[in-house]
Amino acid sequence: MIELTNVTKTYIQHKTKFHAVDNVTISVKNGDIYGVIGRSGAGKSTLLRMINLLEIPTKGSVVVDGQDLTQLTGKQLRLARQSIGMIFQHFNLVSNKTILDNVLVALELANYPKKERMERALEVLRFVGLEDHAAKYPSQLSGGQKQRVAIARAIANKPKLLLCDEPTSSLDPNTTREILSVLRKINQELGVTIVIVSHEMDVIKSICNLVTIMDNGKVYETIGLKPEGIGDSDHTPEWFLKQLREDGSRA
Ligand SMILES: Nc1ncnc2c1ncn2[C@@H]1O[C@H](COP(=O)(O)OP(=O)(O)OP(=O)(O)O)[C@@H](O)[C@H]1O
Repeated sequence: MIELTNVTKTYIQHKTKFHAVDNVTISVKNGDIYGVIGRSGAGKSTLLRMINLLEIPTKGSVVVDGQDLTQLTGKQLRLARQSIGMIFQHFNLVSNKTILDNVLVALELANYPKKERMERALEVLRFVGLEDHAAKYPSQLSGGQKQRVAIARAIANKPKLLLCDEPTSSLDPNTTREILSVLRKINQELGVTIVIVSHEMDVIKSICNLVTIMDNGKVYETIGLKPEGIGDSDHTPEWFLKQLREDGSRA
């Protein structure tokens, strides 16, 4: 599904060339949940953003579903991007629009058939468990709920691929598990291939079947994994108390 071949992204920093991503080759198959992990500055986000050409590679090719995105015209690229959704650490919702309108705008931009937009928007909000919040504004939601809106918006146009840039890094552990469950459901029930960048080991180990470790812009290693699973979400005070006691409270 995705073949990045000898991809390099070079920036000029302090008048010298700097390779944020340096000659990387990776291959993501249909149905994968593919993780990219590594220290801050390793080049993870830059690599991810080259998959939909949000960053244009300085060198190398980006083939998604048989199409080399680096060779497309602007119009062709806009079309190809319609089958690639993306979510971000800080959600990137439109603050002066309701939850429903955030999703409707995405459908409008994707030229989704006008008559079917409302039904589709409500369907994806239901899928992420937020249909009751459709009339609210982003500021009225928790971080986890905002990320679920962002996910609903990203999958509204039925993409084949979902790119996730540190999707749980602003969230607490329980909310992280909820978001990971939604991502896994999207992969399993909708057949969407997922690439997820994270510096959180637990996140990568819980849902990914293949992981690339990046360092200094290069691939250090790519390994197959058996996903460990997400574990239960628990928001009860009893759970917090138990965790604190296990971690060495004096009480
Ligand atoms: N637009 C840019 N101009 C110049 N340098 C950049 C630009 N974008 C990223 N970089 C540099 O490229 C390197 C890789 O950045 P990138 O954001 O891909 O790393 P990362 O692994 O995702 O890090 P983090 O986990 O902190 O987000 C960093 O050193 C960063 O400073």
